[in-house]
Amino acid sequence: MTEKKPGWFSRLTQGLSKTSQQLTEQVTSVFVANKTLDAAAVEALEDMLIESDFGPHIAASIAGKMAAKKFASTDDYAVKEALAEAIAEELKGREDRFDPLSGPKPYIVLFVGVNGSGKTTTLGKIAAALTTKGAKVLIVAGDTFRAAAVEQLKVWAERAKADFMGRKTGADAAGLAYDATVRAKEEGYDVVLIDTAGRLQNKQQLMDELLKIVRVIKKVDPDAPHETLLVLDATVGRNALSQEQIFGRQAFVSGLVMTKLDGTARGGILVPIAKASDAPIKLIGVGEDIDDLQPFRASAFARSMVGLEPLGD
Ligand SMILES: Nc1nc2c(ncn2[C@@H]2O[C@H](COP(=O)(O)OP(=O)(O)OP(=O)(O)O)[C@@H](O)[C@H]2O)c(=O)[nH]1
Repeated sequence: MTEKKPGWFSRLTQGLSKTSQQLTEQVTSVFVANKTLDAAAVEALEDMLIESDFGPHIAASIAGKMAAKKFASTDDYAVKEALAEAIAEELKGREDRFDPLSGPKPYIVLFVGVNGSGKTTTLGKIAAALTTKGAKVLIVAGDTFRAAAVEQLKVWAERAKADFMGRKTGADAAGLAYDATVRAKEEGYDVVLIDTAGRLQNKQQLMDELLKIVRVIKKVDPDAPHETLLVLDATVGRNALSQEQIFGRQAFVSGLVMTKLDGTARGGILVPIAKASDAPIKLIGVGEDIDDLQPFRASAFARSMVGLEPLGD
């Protein structure tokens, strides 16, 4: 959400430092000056990429591109730049902007994802960024099953100076989403941010509940929700990939948010998820601060992943 400003780049590079340390320390050591890689070196490179959770296909693709290159010296910078380019190529077309203030009003955003993925925090950070810009924001506590989730969201609403709507524990989440959408229309809200449950008795019930929420919102505004963000936690590695498949299969997800990239040395996981998903990546979380929720830009991300400062754009 944060606009580009001094420090934006370094937060990203800092946030991805666990991944870049693990990745580049090893990768640069594979290359020999003025020589392309031999088969054993390519395999070693593939293994390093797999260790960072790029997955076997993407690791092979990146290693293949790197194998064809000769570097005049094993100068770290040139190798890192080439690696960043290869990573960015994998992410081509997989980025998109999240810009609720340029859409219709009220702009309805649904947050989905399993508990603990960073849904509530992401919603709170977005609310804060929007109210700072002068937007009138309504936060809706659609995870009506857990009192703690409602309380956490209320705190975020106060902090962000956004309005808040919740119900008692066990209340119908779809009914709440409906009332919130009606209220937002009547009272001229710019953006409505709706949290949802991350866990019910079983997956089917969870999906049914989400689909019901979408259905009732459409009764008020057929074009809504304007955005459904699936929040995924990078630290759970390959599990995030299966979560994307479970939620993504329902086809109502319009964008992905990958959180906690600062908490893992295996940030490569974003790449197979981006490639597997029908929805683009819109935001990434690289820390706990409000400024650590950033728009996803493939090139900046790829450079930070190898420890280079992103280029200006
Ligand atoms: N380091 C780091 N922590 C994050 C990031 N995003 C979220 N968190 C933390 O992850 C934890 C879980 O986030 P929540 O927002 O509570 O997750 P949730 O998906 O809403 O989970 P429930 O509230 O349990 O449903 C919190 O301690 C957040 O501060 C991030 O990008 N980096």
